[in-house]
Amino acid sequence: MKVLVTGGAGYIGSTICSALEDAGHTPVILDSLVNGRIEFVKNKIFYKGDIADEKLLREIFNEHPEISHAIHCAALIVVSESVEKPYEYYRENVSKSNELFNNLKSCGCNNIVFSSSASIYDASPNFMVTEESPLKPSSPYAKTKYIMELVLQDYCSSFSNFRAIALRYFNPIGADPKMRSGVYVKDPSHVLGKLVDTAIGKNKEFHITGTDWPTRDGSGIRDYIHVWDLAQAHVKAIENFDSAFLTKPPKTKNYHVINLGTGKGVTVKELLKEFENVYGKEIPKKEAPSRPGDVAGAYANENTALDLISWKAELHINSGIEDSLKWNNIRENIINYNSK
Ligand SMILES: O=c1ccn([C@@H]2O[C@H](COP(=O)(O)OP(=O)(O)O[C@H]3O[C@H](CO)[C@H](O)[C@H](O)[C@H]3O)[C@@H](O)[C@H]2O)c(=O)[nH]1
Repeated sequence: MKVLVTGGAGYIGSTICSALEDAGHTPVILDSLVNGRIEFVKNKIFYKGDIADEKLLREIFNEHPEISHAIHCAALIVVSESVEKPYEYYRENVSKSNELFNNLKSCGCNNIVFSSSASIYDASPNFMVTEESPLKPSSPYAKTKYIMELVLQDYCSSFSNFRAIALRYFNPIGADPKMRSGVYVKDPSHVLGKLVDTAIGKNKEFHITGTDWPTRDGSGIRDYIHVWDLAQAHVKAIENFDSAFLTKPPKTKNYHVINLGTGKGVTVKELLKEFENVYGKEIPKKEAPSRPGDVAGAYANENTALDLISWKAELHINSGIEDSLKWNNIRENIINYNSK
């Protein structure tokens, strides 16, 4: 199948493109390269441009009329930045996504897979969330994802052929196991990036940010999913797109929501222990206050993914840690940071 992937030069998008290719499909990438990396789109069908550029989208569909599905990953994704720059987040993630969906419809592409986020869930007493759990997006970033889920629901209700699957990502870790792509930000703020940077001596010590959450050890809980597993879920979502709507009629017309997690909650202290085991050494650490806007966290009930798209996460958290460390060792051979 030929699939349009917006944001296909990003960390998750590029891994999805590799997984699509490995499964015999052809990704057609649309990415502005504002954040994405040119190195990740080498030898792939690639269009540099804005997701809201109607002329460019028409050109893509004229040149690739066989495109049957679109995976929409392109977005601004940093929670703390979204608090400082709400205008930019609503413009990029909401206004432009709305244009994209409308233009996709005009181009005859009515099958959408949308990158949503687990950050839209409300706190749950036992930390496990199903797709029906209450939502409470708090940051502008989370709100943009929630708004686009609502927009998609309305498109699916109003336009008879239009169908969408929103995939709510939990916390991706690791890199492409074949080392074609991985996290490329130089100073990552996410927990595994901080652990790697401490292990290699770039940071003096690792801060456990938040130790009085109502979790089993007081540290924040998350569902860490290997980015390769996450990418496989997109392949399955495309391959099983029709059957997902046939096997189980959606609660909202032509619109499904699926959690993408492992079904296992891991606290920061547990992750730290796993990291030290894989790395083979203790790393310097200190307890610290929680970060502004931080939450206790959540993990996925992952049953819907198996029911609808026959997907289940397979890789252990240790593989995610190993691949993050491996990628960190080689990434400067792949990414030319001097070019941007
Ligand atoms: O140096 C650190 C960094 C994080 N943490 C803790 O590790 C857990 C996970 O933190 P992350 O920043 O890795 O993940 P979040 O779920 O908080 O946020 C992530 O997911 C969000 C969407 O859900 C956004 O995409 C955001 O940019 C991304 O970092 C939290 O309990 C956090 O307090 C530490 O203990 N020390």
